[in-house]
Amino acid sequence: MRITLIGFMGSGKTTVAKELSHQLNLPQNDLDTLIEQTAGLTIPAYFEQFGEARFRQLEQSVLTEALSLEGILSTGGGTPVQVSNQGLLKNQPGPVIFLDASDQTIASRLLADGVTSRPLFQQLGMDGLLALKQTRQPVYEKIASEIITVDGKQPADIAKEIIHSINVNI
Ligand SMILES: Nc1ncnc2c1ncn2[C@@H]1O[C@H](COP(=O)(O)OP(=O)(O)OP(=O)(O)O)[C@@H](O)[C@H]1O
Ligand SMILES: O=C(O)C1=C[C@@H](O)[C@@H](O)[C@H](O)C1
Ligand SMILES: [Mg+2]
Repeated sequence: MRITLIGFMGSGKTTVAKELSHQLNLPQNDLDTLIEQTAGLTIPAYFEQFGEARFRQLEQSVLTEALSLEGILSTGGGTPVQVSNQGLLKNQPGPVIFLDASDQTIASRLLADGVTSRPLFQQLGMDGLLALKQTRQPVYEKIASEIITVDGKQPADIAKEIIHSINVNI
């Protein structure tokens, strides 16, 4: 089986995917990590060298391959924005879980992580990022088969809630 996690930067996709992988004993793949392995560059370095448009092309081709892998797939925050990716995500049989976080949760987590790992945070600043979050919200909601709010919850509890919501037997 495959469970795909979507949501804004800092909503906890990578963190919760690790928990789900542990609790379900399934492999975990992270799209950003797969992109970095394919490119041989970190995502900030890729943005710096090739720009966002090229990043989105690479993201789409790596997503296409990743959707044939079994297990838990954490996507990048912008993965569902391209219309072609929306089709890829919707036309695969597994559940697509939207991790929905408030602006306050995202802001405090991204500030704690720092700007260096997220090029769009570097480019847009916090106000710009939260404006981007607002424009993406309907896209995440449209693509999701389940919506899980994450504010104030521990990753292990979020993973349990996801497992319960999709009726997986463990
Ligand atoms: N439920 C949680 N409670 C507290 N902190 C969390 C939780 N989930 C994630 N975090 C922390 O928030 C930060 C962002 O988490 P993570 O990298 O998993 O987000 P992401 O959705 O994968 O972001 P991106 O789209 O940039 O890849 C990390 O520092 C992580 O440790
Ligand atoms: O929200 C976004 O557009 C991004 C999120 C990250 O996961 C990375 O995929 C990259 O930094 C772009
Ligand atoms: Mg991530």
